[in-house]
Amino acid sequence: MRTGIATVCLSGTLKEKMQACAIAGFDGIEIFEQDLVTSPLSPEQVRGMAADLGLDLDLYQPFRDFDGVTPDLLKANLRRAEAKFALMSRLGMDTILVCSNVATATIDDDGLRAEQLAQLAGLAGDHGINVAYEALAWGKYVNDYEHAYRLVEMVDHPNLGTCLDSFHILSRDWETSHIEAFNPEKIFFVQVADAPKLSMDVLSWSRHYRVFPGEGQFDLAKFMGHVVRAGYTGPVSLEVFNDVFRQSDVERTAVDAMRSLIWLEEQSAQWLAGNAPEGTPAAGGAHRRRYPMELATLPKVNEPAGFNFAEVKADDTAQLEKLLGQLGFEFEGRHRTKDVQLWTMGQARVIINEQAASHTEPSIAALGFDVDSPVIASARAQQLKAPVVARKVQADEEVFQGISAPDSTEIFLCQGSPDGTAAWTHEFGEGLEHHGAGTSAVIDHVNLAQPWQHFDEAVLFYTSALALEPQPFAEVPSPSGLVRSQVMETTDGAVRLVLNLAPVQQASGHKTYQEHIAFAVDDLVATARAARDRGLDFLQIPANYYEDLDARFDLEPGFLATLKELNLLYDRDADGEFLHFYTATVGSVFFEMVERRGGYNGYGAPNAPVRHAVQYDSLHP
Ligand SMILES: O=C(O)c1ccc(O)c(O)c1
Ligand SMILES: [Mg+2]
Repeated sequence: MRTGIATVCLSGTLKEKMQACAIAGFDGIEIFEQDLVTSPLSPEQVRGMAADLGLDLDLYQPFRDFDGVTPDLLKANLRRAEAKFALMSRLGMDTILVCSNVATATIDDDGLRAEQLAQLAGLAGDHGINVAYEALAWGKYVNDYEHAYRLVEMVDHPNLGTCLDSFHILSRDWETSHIEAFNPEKIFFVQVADAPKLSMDVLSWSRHYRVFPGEGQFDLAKFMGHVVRAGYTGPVSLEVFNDVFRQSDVERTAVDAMRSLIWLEEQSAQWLAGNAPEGTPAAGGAHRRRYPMELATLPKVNEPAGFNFAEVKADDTAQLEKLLGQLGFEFEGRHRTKDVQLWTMGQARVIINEQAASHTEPSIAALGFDVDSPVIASARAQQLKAPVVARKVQADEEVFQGISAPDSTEIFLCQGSPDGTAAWTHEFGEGLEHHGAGTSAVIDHVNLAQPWQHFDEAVLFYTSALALEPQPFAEVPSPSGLVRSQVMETTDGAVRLVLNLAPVQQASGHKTYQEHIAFAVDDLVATARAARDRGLDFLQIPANYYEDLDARFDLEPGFLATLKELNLLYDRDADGEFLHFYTATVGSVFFEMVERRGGYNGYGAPNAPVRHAVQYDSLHP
């Protein structure tokens, strides 16, 4: 698959954008007119720079408001077009995108539109230029990709084809399978963008909220499957208008973008393998159909089977040790060669990393995931451009395959074992007696605060590299703003990761972002009692909360009193019940203990605003 990206996706100048695209490995780019008009580079210099960088200049765009106009306007539009064709020949470019008219069209007549597009195609042909006509979702008369294609067929000129843009098609819920019937010679260009499903006017949605494939909710693998089956072989180019990407680090965004196409390519191949057209042999087997567009695949990974460990770091680890001890964790000793401690409760393993550097506030440093094959999972992550984490290992120590997540959390791909134990624990506590069993507990979920500019990137990272499934995001009200919260989980719920977009730092200088590790136990009330007896500093829940709880759930008075006495939170749905409590925060970390009853599968979402408010209060006494 030939990869492309529109310069409008990125921050910076045209030169910076082009360099970042080359570093990320794109085959070609779409030049957005604005980027050229505002550039000090001459068209010839842009052409030379693209050649040096190994970038094809695939598409010049946009050319607006051409069709369906009065004769006077048509004349002016043709003149405008000719100037652009001349410019394109200086750039060495041969394809221009013409969007359906949103502003100046006054005549709704396909015959007239076809006639005007035929004149444009003729003029383009004289200059050796191809016109790719795209239906914008908010086009005045043409806003449906099949309508645009019908016009292309009516005109039937070798220099006129269509541009398919997944956003304009999927935002309107148009059926995508009809693409398969298109003549591939008439598909001049394909643009891909994902988006969260929002209910708002489609223009604003398109101009501000597009995201890279895998970061939204569109079924792009299916869209691409139909494009591939149509026989299209040209570039698949990202065109993502997004307020965050346009102000983020350009090289980093370009890598995120490239990752999305590598992933989409694999997903498209999988969609094709799983959706053989009727009357053809089942796909995947020896008769796998070949299409003109070659789709590369990736090393395959299944969902992780569970968390292997979580690692917190601090220069002063005393508070972390105290919290874990009070929660009922056992100290299993120090590592033979490294400055790290192991604490366990059942199969929940927490490593405390004693940082040599001072002023390291306690924070979550790393997460280990149980995978079928660490080597294969690592190969996949690296092909998806995840940075590798170097970890010192000595002889006889387990070698961990590590990658760095967008927020710099280190992700380790560990060899899972059927009984949930981890071989590396023997590297800890030499000479110490291991207590083993005790309470049964596992890591239930981990909640990571994401910097605002890396949130979407993180969703794609965990989706593509770790095979976690993003759930629709929620917004949690907190005193410092709305916290966007996105659950990423495995189908069996064995791994649950919650990404929180922390509100922008307050001027007060207080660290507002907090993240946590949650452990699931069998008997939360007993765990809370024991923790209280050891002197644990619980997050204090306001009395108002318990009144509201009673109003909503009509709880048995003795049970309600227990919840209140122990600062426990409660939730219930059709599947079961959820009990949980939080510790006070040290640095940016706190812990949560949960008990899931029945098939409860959530996270106590109605309680999240209470937690945020109490934590805010404790930071703003
Ligand atoms: O928002 C727009 O105007 C616009 C312009 C060009 C495109 O290719 C597109 O998809 C949208
Ligand atoms: Mg487009």
